[in-house]
Amino acid sequence: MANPTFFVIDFDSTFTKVEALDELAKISLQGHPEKEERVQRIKQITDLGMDGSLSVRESLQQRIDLLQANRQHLQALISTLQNEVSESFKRNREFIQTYKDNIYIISNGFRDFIEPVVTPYGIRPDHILANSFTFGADGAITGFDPENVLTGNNGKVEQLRQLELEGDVYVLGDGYTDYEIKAAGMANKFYAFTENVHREAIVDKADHIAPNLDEFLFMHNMPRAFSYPKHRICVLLLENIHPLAEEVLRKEGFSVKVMAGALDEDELIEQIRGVSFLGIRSKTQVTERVLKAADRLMAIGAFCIGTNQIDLEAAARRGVAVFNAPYSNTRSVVELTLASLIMLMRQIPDKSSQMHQGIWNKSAGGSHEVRGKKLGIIGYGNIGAQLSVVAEALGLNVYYYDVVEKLALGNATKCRSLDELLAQADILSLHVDGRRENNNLIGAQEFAKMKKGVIFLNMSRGHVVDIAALRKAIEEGIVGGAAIDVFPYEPKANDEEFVSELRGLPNVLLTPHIGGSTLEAQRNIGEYVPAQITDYINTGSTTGSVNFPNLQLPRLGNAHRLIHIHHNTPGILASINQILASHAINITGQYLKTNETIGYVITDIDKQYSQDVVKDLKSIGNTIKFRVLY
Ligand SMILES: NC(=O)c1ccc[n+]([C@@H]2O[C@H](COP(=O)([O-])OP(=O)(O)OC[C@H]3O[C@@H](n4cnc5c(N)ncnc54)[C@H](O)[C@@H]3O)[C@@H](O)[C@H]2O)c1
Ligand SMILES: O=C(O)CC[C@@H](O)C(=O)O
Repeated sequence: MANPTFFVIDFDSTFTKVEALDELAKISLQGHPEKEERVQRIKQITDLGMDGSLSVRESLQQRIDLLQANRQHLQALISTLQNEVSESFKRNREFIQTYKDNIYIISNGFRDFIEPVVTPYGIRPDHILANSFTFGADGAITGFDPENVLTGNNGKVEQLRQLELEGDVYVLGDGYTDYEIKAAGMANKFYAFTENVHREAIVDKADHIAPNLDEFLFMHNMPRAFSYPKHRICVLLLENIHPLAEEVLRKEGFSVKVMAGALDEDELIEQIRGVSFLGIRSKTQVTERVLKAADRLMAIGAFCIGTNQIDLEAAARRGVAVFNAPYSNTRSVVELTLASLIMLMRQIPDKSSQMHQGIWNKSAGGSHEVRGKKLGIIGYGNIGAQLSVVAEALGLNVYYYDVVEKLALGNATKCRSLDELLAQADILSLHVDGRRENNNLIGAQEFAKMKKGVIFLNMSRGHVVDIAALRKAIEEGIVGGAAIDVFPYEPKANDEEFVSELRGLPNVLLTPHIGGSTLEAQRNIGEYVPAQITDYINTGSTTGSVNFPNLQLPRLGNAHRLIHIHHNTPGILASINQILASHAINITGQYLKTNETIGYVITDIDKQYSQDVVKDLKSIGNTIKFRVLY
């Protein structure tokens, strides 16, 4: 930096998360009959002082009178404040220690509690600009030093004037008195610090908003805990994803935007710009066009099992990792499948709608137990296999067919072909994945091979069944009952009409793609996918990604992590290492994994590196994406 730069940092609600005198009130008024009223009053007075409606001196004296605090209370307050240091200050000790000669803590509060909180972080005691309490003989706080410049109006401005700092001055704070320093011409810039409180009146006056210290340090390119401030990472969550996901991602520090329904391709193209992480469920189609428009996209989270709605290959080619929740709703689908097949075997859809019309039709005609019947499972993956186990417990005889070799669970019988399964099952349940080749897997030819009166269920993907053929099979009595949860076209949101040839058919249960929609499953997914995404963003780990080579990485120690994603061509690792060697950089750990599309190289290096290395690494041929973590 050409000019010396000074950083003037507020204490209450900036260095710490709280207002110290509010905290002192909670301690000193413990058990006081007027505690609630007084605490409220103290808070009001604090706010009046903060937004400039009350003078500092008045605000202080009024609060001290209401507090009735003493030295013991002060000790308790210090312990509280030590636990309430703002998160971004906690993680950026390195900045404080490096710049300790240039940092001042300024406060209209009191050195008595500020010093024990800030000095362990490296703040110099002589750089604490604050008032001091006065005490009575019994240890009670009676007032403050009236001579201290900070008790006057414009106290912080006067204090700065007296310091006569020669250089650039940046003020970071949440209150009006902090802004006053800049307004009086004593600072170059005022940054409204909003990590703990967001005061509209102050934010409006600020040169910049600093949602945390990370942003401030990023803007000034100074030593910091995060290479890139997390609030600059935008997350877009669509399709009614469980609110827990938003909560987890916000807590992690990301900026999150939530939308209720799905978006069509053009709408998504408009929304995706600037988004680093997209969260969807089964309806939003992430096509090559969408990915092309996604200028900052790092990862996509499918908050469900299926990922056929995403062009996985195109995402990989663009260095976008895709994650899903492969097990979180498995049980929910199994339960709905079993419930549906029992309902269908008893003709319940018709019986129930007759009852709603006032028709009492008590008869056993067409009703059967499921015990001893042959259940045919097409697709013996996570859901198919779990269905197999639970169905056997109900007395069903399980048969299954899968395109890959799958070990039979319990007493299940493996079929060598789909036809073999179709020919013998009393009940057929589809649990294949949504790959393109499964389009119309079950059509007229397949229905013709089924036993007459078969119960047919599809809880997998809509395009897997030819709906017109299914309708015909139901009308002709080949299919005696059907439960369909997924459709080739599904409404984008709940206010769109569901249109289907299957409406109005006998003994047909139609459900709006809710196989996995239980509160338990959605909550699990809402927790699981954000955890994968944050792990990927924070450490580069790709465990569980469905289109990236899977690498589980250790947390970063005292090192920088270089993450290099490239088209899978020979020689990239050698190029990376040549560049690092030519810059005399010491590698402390290196991991490489490839798949057919991309290569993923993680290199941990010693702390020191120059920006030239980054430039060189980015310019290696076939590089898709490169980022540095620290
Ligand atoms: N209705 C819902 O709400 C809901 C909820 C969760 C999952 N799903 C869907 O259920 C399906 C199964 O989920 P999963 O977690 O068990 O998936 P999975 O990947 O674990 O299992 C799918 C199995 O199907 C097999 N398969 C693929 N094509 C096949 C074919 N043509 N013939 C026979 N076997 C074939 C695969 O080899 C695999 O074993 C997926 O389509 C998923 O998207 C729907
Ligand atoms: O919740 C959804 O939209 C999809 C549920 C299900 O089809 C899945 O793939 O997990």
